[in-house]
This record gives sequence, C-alpha cells and structure tokens, in this order.
Amino acid sequence: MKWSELSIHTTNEAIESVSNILHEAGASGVVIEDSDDFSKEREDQFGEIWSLNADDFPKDGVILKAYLPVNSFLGETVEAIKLAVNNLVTFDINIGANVVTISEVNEEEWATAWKKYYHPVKISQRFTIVPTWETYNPVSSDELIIELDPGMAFGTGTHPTTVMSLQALEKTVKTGERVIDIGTGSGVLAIGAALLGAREVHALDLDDIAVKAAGINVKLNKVQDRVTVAGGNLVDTIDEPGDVVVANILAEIIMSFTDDAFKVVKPGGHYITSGIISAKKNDVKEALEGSGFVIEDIMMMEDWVTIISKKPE
Ligand SMILES: C[S@@+](CC[C@H](N)C(=O)[O-])C[C@H]1O[C@@H](n2cnc3c(N)ncnc32)[C@H](O)[C@@H]1O
Repeated sequence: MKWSELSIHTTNEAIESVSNILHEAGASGVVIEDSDDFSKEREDQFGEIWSLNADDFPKDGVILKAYLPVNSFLGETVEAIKLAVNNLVTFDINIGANVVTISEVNEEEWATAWKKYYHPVKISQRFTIVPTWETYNPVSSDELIIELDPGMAFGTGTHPTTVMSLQALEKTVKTGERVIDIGTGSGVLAIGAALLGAREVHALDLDDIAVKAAGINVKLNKVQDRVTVAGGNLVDTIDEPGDVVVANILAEIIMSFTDDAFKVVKPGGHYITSGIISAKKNDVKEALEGSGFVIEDIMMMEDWVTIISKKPE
C-alpha cells in the first residue's frame, strides 16, 4: 500500500486544533514546520552550530504534515479534514493561508518516517495496539495486546473505522466461535477476534501485500493456530459460515455484497460493517435490511459509522 503526505499551511494559533483534526482523521503523527523555528535566535550554550535548512521551513506561518494511507477512504478523509479546518473559522481561529497539498511518499521514505509517531494506544475497554518495536507493560490483567507492524497494509489500528470494528467484536464475539474477517489489511481485526477467544478466524483480502502483512502479524501475536489468512473475496473463498462476520470496507463495496454476506453468517450470528462514511449510513442500513439482517446497534465516531446487524434465528 502507498502512503500520502498531507500538508496544511496554517498559522501558529491553529497548530493545536489542526493537529487534533489530523490525529482524529487517523494520522499516526503530525510533523510541525514552523517559520519561527528557523528565524529564532538560538542559544549555543554547548557550542553547537545551528545549521537549519531554509527549505525545510515555510517563509511564514506553520506547515503541518501528516501521513495517511492511500486507500479507498483517502478522498473522503481529505475532504473531511478540509471541512473541519475550514470550520475552525467559526471558533474565531485564524487558519491563515490554509493551503492543503497532498503528495505520494515512496515506500522507503514512509517506512522510516511514520514509525517515529506510532506508539502504543489503548483503543477500547480491552484492546491496546502496540507497535512491534515498542515495549509495553499491560496496565490491567484483562487487557488484550495486539502487536502490529502494519508495514504497507492498511490497519495501524487507530483509524476510527478499525477502532469501532474492534469495539464491535468485543461486544459480539464469544469464546469458541468462528469469525470471518473480509478485507483484513494488517490482520488487526482477525487477531483481535482470536484474542477474544474465537476458535477459528478466517481472514481474507484482495491485496497480496495485505495478505502477507496479515500473515506476519498473525504469527507475531502467536494466533496462527486459530487464524488463517488467504487471498480472495467473500464469494470465492468462504465455504463455511461464521458466527461473526466483520467487513471494514468502503460503503459501496459493503452494499454490493450484503446478499452474499447473509449466506455466510450463521442464523443468530452477527455481521459487523464498518468503513461507512456517515452520509452513506442509511443506504447501507437499507441494503442490510433488504438482505434480511436486523440492525442491532449503530456506532459513530467522527464522520464514520459502524453497524452491528444480526441474522434472525
Ligand atoms: C479499510 S481496510 C481495513 C483493514 C483492517 N480490517 C482494519 O480494520 O483496519 C480494507 C481492506 O479491504 C480490502 N478489500 C477491499 N475490497 C475487498 C473485497 N471485495 N474482498 C476482500 N478484501 C477487500 C482492501 O485491500 C483493504 O486491505
């Protein structure tokens, strides 16, 4: 998977609010390039020679940079960020030039750049996501740790769609159940389901890079005896239904296979759909109901929606 660098030229006053917006949109870290940092007089108490490169700093104001995965959500995520930044004006925050640019980052650049900003994060009552290169001591005995090296696959675990999917799994998965994870990305949801006690988890993805990354993360979390990862899509690869099926994919894709999903959920089982931008909530809800699902819970975080539905007994 490719990564994009989103940069926003704004003001000193807006740093905190814009950083918040970027974090909430799923950016793992924000780089701040402040014109004041270049022009400011530096103390050289230890004899250091300051040699900052003028090209790394804006002439005025502040540039905030964030890294976002290039995936089907990127367009909507960038639009949501722009809207939220524009809205700061209504709180009397000066957003300055407000020039937003987006560029692709090559894989090596990204591979080293983003790791600096990705740290352990508690994302639900029980789950904490820990990057493989960090050490972390659990705070409570029932805390579940997912170790992750997303590599180039989607799923650092901190995107609102992933966070709500894990919370929904926490609500639905019972010990000994079979779970199907459609569009596994880094494998984060499949691993989460196994840690919650699933007997068997079948994870699949159309993207070969995701299948590889998920396979590595599954081994890293020592759940390979319960989790299988395969390439392919729902229709071609599932022969045995699951008690819980989860799909964190774009709304349009979810709506295209609600009938197929209905066939692979056991009667009385749950179907968790995430990755739904709030404007599409009702369309997805109708598609699920049209295929026979009963809506049990609708979760919302920022501009994203996750729906837990049930297949009647
Ligand atoms: C938004 S990511 C979700 C990753 C991870 N499950 C999470 O929650 O963070 C969606 C993933 O679905 C995969 N995908 C998209 N359409 C698919 C389909 N029809 N069947 C299987 N995988 C699909 C993409 O390759 C991508 O890795």
